[in-house]
Amino acid sequence: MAAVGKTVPKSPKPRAGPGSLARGWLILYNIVLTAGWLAVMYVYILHVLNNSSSPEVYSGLYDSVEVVLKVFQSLALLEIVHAALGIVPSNVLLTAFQVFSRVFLVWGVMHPFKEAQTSLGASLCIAAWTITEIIRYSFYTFALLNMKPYILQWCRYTFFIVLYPIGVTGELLAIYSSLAPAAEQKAFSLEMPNPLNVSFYYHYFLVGVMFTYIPIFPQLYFHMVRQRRKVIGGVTKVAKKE
Ligand SMILES: CCCCCCCCCCCCC[C@@H](O)CC(=O)SCCNC(=O)CCNC(=O)[C@H](O)C(C)(C)COP(=O)(O)OP(=O)(O)OC[C@H]1O[C@@H](n2cnc3c(N)ncnc32)[C@H](O)[C@@H]1OP(=O)(O)O
Repeated sequence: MAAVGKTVPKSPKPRAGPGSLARGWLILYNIVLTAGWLAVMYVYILHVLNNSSSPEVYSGLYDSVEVVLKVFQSLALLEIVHAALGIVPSNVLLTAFQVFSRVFLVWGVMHPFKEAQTSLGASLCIAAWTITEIIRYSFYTFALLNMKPYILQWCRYTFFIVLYPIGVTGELLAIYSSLAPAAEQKAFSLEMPNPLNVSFYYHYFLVGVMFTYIPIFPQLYFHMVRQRRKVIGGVTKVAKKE
């Protein structure tokens, strides 16, 4: 019996998993997304192999992956819905930043501007996203089936250390490549005079988006560092396991 006045240490409450309908949906969603990103990787590798002799092998890469990339990156919007509905315990705000930044890159930067499509930045971030997502969605699928292959778990919580900086560099380079064409074409811009009496310049908006990476990216990165510590331990613990 617990002594009066003494605090009994509480054991952490086990988190309830998704219900069976949600679990079935998530398994389907993760399998489809894993397959989709594997398709992006297949097309990416094929493009590189077929153009390896060209000095600008990356410049036609977007054209090759465009359709599959658009479909499967857009489907990631459902992750925000999953988190908001509470069927996965992900942080809604971080997930929204993560997903919106990429969907914006695909639809608001690469889709309208050829210069972004043919930039080195596009091929860098597409490569980083592809590797990350194949590992992430396949890891989630296994986890839902009550299996957590250590190698996948390790990759999920380790590769981000290099893939995040590569992805962010690629994204910022791609946005940077779109600034000049956006300004020249006055794309999606609104000039005065107009009935609303407001002006909007898309290239300035793009510069603003680039600046948002300064406060937001470290939050995502260090969130993953904390997750890594929680799930597979720090550097020493990992070294012992190996
Ligand atoms: C016009 C608007 C523009 C706005 C622009 C704003 C710009 C801001 C800058 C943003 C920079 C982003 C750069 C980025 O795009 C570059 C790259 O991504 S490069 C590639 C490297 N990237 C990564 O490695 C991504 C790493 N991050 C994540 O993976 C996380 O998902 C994160 C988004 C950080 C959210 O983490 P959180 O811990 O909250 O969630 P988890 O994903 O770890 O999941 C938590 C638990 O939920 C379970 N879960 C989640 N999803 C599923 C699912 N689909 N199916 C099943 N289960 C799921 C998961 O298993 C966890 O459960 P448990 O804790 O029990 O293990």
